[in-house]
Amino acid sequence: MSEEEYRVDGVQALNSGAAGVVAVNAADGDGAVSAQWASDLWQRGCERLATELPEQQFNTWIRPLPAATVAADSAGALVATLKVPNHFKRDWIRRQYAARIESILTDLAGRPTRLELALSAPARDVAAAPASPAAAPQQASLPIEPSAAAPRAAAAPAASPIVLPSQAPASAKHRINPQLTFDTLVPGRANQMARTAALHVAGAPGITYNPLFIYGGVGLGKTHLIHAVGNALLKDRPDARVLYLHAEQFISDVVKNYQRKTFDELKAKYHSLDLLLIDDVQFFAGKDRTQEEFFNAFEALLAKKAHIIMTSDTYPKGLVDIDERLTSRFDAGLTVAIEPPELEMRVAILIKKAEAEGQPMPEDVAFFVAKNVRANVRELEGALRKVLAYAKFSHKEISITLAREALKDLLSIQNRQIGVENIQKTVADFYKIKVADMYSKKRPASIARPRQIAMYLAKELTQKSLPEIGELFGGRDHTTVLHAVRKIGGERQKNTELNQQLHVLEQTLKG
Ligand SMILES: Nc1ncnc2c1ncn2[C@@H]1O[C@H](COP(=O)(O)OP(=O)(O)OP(=O)(O)O)[C@@H](O)[C@H]1O
Repeated sequence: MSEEEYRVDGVQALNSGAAGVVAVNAADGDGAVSAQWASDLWQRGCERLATELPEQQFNTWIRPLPAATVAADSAGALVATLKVPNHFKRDWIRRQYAARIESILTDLAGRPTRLELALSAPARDVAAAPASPAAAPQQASLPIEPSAAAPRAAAAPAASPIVLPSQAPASAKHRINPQLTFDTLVPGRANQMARTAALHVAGAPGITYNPLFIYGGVGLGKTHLIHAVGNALLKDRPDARVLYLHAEQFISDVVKNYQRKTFDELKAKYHSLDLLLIDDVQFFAGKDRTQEEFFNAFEALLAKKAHIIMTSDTYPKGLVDIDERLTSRFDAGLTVAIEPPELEMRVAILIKKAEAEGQPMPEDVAFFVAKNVRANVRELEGALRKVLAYAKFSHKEISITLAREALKDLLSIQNRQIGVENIQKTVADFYKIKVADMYSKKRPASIARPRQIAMYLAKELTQKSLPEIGELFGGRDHTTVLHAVRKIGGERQKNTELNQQLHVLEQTLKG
């Protein structure tokens, strides 16, 4: 990310180096835009996009985004900056929607409008400390949001009276949630490597796999796993200096110490640890000063054989706007992925969590829920909460009928949205081929493979039979569909990149 946003006196000022973008204020002279106008522009742009895009695409990719900030550059053109939560979404939106968004905004604004996509670093963006104290003096007075210091897990609002372990408060000193242990983490193929490595580190910290870098999609158990290491070490050595923190908290610490000119305190706090557990390091993107301080802490900890475990939404080389000297060090120990859990693991998670809540879930109900909720474990927990709460309040036994009733909304959304045509269009967009190629007889791998992926998803996500799917793919034989389903399903188990692509496609299709 080349640009950093600074909030100065309530006015968004976009500092974009070469583009020469200037601060924008309603009271500025010609060419300036007011914050209200900018927000309306984005709102109107979204309304138009909503009429053009399929509903589930709009709901998945556009609706969750915060409003773009709009600034005028020195040539009078507009620059709309949109914050996106991770590099994958950024690339996807750039490839799929950026051109259309630019053209809609240009049309609505009545002047050329360029779209910039920036990785979000939430409201704590203000914590982006400059590379050197002299570089940006206005940073010294930036406000810091107190919430930046609150652990995310603890800050998450409970969706129902049933409180699952990750929502329990963490210990203030270590910020380790005592309930996120290896015992409460269900093992499975999806987390096998990561769990084994984490157990190893917990047993002998500072020796091998240092640093340990764990990556994977949202809600798959990365945070849980690193808390488990912290808990295990503290059990063995209660005096060990362990600290869990989200990357945003480190950013916030850097800014605070920058303001107070107390970098020695920062060093004392981090450099003396035995185990540093740091979540979501992709949030360091574009934060030069934070990266510098993290680099220092990293080197100091490794030199004294303290252990570092990091998590991220992508592997080290996939991190954007993070200095290569850091990403290459991230990769120097062991890098492991956590994958979306397969059906049996989802069932095991449901059964274990229901048991822990004192409301055992019969296996057939767990299968029913797990088959219908596949995105990630956090969503699985959400579905579980609904079913348990429904049973509790209606004083009924947990059964498939009850689960179907409790998850009515979720199931109806799925049934309504996923059709083979939808799958063909989404997959074709993703792999940049024509939808017509889904039905064509063309055989080059660049077309045949996406077609096989679409067939696989059609079998996974719809109730259609193999012959019906074959028919919808240009009258192909059911054995061709079966071959595709087996091939992609088999490869998915071994090929992390394919698995992640399928995961994203599934999430897009489910909306
Ligand atoms: N294998 C598992 N067994 C039991 N619970 C799990 C497992 N994996 C994830 N969970 C639970 O799912 C929820 C989400 O997990 P967690 O917060 O660790 O995900 P994450 O990968 O860190 O997500 P994010 O990237 O969004 O921070 C937590 O409540 C966690 O306890």
